[in-house]
Amino acid sequence: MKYKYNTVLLKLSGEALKSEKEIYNKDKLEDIAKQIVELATNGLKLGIVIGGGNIWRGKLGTDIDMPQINADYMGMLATVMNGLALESTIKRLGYDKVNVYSSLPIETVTDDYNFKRARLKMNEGYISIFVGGTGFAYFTTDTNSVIRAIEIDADAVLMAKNGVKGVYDSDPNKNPKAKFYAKLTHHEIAEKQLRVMDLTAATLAKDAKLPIEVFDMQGKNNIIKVMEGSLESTIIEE
Ligand SMILES: Nc1ncnc2c1ncn2[C@@H]1O[C@H](COP(=O)(O)OP(=O)(O)O)[C@@H](O)[C@H]1O
Ligand SMILES: O=c1ccn([C@@H]2O[C@H](COP(=O)(O)OP(=O)(O)O)[C@@H](O)[C@H]2O)c(=O)[nH]1
Repeated sequence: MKYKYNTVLLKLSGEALKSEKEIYNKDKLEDIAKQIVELATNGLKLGIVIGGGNIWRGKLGTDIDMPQINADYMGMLATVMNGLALESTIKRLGYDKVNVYSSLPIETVTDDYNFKRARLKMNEGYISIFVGGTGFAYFTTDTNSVIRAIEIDADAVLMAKNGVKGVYDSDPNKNPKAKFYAKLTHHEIAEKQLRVMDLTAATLAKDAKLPIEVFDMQGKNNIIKVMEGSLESTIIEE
C-alpha cells in the first residue's frame, strides 16, 4: 500500500467546495474528486464527512431570529446537498462505487446507513460519503467525523483545512508569530485549548484513542500527499 493508512475518515469543510461567487466551484469540486478517485483506485478505504459551511451554518440563524434547532437542521440539510454534489462529481469521473449515507432519513436521494453495511461496501472498494451530520442539533460535522471514523474502524481522521497547514498555538491568520505543532497529544489539545475542532469532537477522539491528522488541502494534490506521508501536517495522537 502506498499510503500511510488503510482506512481513513476524510473531513472536508463545505468551504472547500466554494469560490468567492459560487457555493459550488466546478474546478474545486473536480480537483477534490480526482484526488479521492485516485486514492480509492489505489486501494485506500475512504469515508468522507462533508460540512455545510459553503451554504449555511446554524450560527447564522440568529441573524434571522431563527431558533438554533431549526437553523441547525438547515445546516445538516446543507451537508446533504454537498454530499450529492461530491458524489455526482466522483461518478462523472468514472468511479461508480460511491454511497451517500445520511443521518437524516432521505431515502429518495441517499442510502440507508448502518456501520456494518458501510464497512462491507468499503471492503468492496466503495467510497462512503456521510451527510446530515450527526442528525442532531447543537453538534458539528467535526463530532460527526469522529463518530463515523470510529464506526468504520478508521486508522485516523484526516481533517482538511483551508489555508492552514495544521495546528498552531494560536490563530496563525491573526498571529503571524503563531507556533506550529507537528505533533500533539489529545491531552495537549484540551489542555492548551487549541482550536482545531470542537471540544465534543476532541474529547470523543481522545477517549477513542483516535489519531487525527490536520493538514492544508489548498495545495496541488495535498489530499494525496498527506496520505503518502509527504505533506507537513499536525498529527494528534496518544
Ligand atoms: N490553534 C489554531 N491552529 C490552527 N488554526 C486555528 C487555530 N485557532 C484558530 N484557528 C483558525 O481556525 C481556522 C479553521 O477554522 P475552521 O472553522 O475549522 O475552518 P474550516 O472550515 O477550514 O474547517 C483556521 O483558518 C485558523 O484561522
Ligand atoms: O451534527 C451536526 C452537524 C452539523 N450541524 C449543523 O450544520 C452546520 C454545518 O456543519 P459544519 O459547520 O460542521 O460545516 P463545515 O464548517 O465543516 O462546513 C453546522 O453549523 C450546524 O448548524 C448540526 O446541527 N449537527
